[in-house]
Amino acid sequence: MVGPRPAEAAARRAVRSAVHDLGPGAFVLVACSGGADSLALAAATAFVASRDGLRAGAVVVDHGLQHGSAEVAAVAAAQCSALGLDPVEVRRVEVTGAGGLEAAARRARYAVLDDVAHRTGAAAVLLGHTLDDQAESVLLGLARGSGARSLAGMAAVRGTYRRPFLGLRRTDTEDVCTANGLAWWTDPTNGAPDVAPSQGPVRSQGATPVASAADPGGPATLPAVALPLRSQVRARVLPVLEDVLGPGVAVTLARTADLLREDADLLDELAGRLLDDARVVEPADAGPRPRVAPVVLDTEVLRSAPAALRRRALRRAAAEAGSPAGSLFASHVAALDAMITDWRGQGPAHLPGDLRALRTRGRLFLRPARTPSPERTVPAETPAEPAQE
Ligand SMILES: Nc1ncnc2c1ncn2[C@@H]1O[C@H](COP(=O)(O)OP(=O)(O)OP(=O)(O)O)[C@@H](O)[C@H]1O
Repeated sequence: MVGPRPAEAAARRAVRSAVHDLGPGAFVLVACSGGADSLALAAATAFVASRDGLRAGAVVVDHGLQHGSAEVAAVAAAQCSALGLDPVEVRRVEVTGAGGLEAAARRARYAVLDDVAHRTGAAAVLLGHTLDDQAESVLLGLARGSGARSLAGMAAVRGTYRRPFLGLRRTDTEDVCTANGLAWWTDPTNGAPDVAPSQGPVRSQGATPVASAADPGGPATLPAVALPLRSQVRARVLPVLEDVLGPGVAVTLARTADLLREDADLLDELAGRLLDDARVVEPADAGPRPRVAPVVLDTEVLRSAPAALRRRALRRAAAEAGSPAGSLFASHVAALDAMITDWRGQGPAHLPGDLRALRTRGRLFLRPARTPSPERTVPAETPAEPAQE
């Protein structure tokens, strides 16, 4: 009897190791787009579940953003069912909201995944991100200039989410699909060469496209610059890097992510402790309770801490006070930091989320801009702070 191909064996090993801690009969959910990565994940998970006494289902999210997306979702769901996953759910979402289409689609997708996981009692939700996706994340983080955490890429485990394939290449997942006779969907916005996005879904492995053209006149191929940023990194940047630096560059970028994740985890933990040490608990005042409690910090505790921890602690403090996730730029953190390390009596710093940071009498107050000035809430006996320290 012929054994599994190396890629298939590696995929099964990866899934087995990602779910090894789950008890017998546990339910795992595969998030399947119909692309090669998540179809391979569905196949490997179905195999492992049947051997290891787990139950496995799938959820396919139809973002409704491309012509024929409902059919793509229906085909993916049928493939998951044929692999033995049960139940398999297709959910159509409304992609709206701030931050661009990609971010809105991601938000809607994870909301559905959370919801289905909750409802089905899934012990884990498996995602098909590969080493190539990880390398792209590192490059995007590098270009954003936003520090070790964003260079650390995606974690293998985050809450109920698990990414068994972070050690596999995209070519491996395509191999797995081929070995299982699975025709996968190629997202035209991923930058596949010679694919016209409005021509509807494209299936690899010789399968017939499942939808007709949105524009029967035959649209031109999407120019690379019109692709989402991640797709441009995939289609244009990584090939150049591999050409110049060698074919192992994706592997070394992914290794960079692994190393930096360990560092970032440690720094985050230490910064959390610093924030706890610096936190001043204010006596409750008589007025109406603010929507988000102000964060009050002892500037001296922060000043004596290393910059790497202090800046992280300030970033966390701003988030805690109400700055929306992802809205805080390096310049905001630098302004906060200057109020600690370069105090010249400067005025308040304005932060995203309509927050204001104000220093007075050895304390840094982070609070909504429209709350009363902290001077009135600081006990009178607190010694006045000189403008220069
Ligand atoms: N529409 C969707 N429905 C369900 N899960 C999805 C959907 N889109 C993405 N996912 C999950 O998120 C993972 C990452 O998706 P993304 O589109 O970023 O990468 P990808 O490399 O193109 O993956 P794939 O080849 O599986 O589409 C997928 O492997 C899958 O597990």
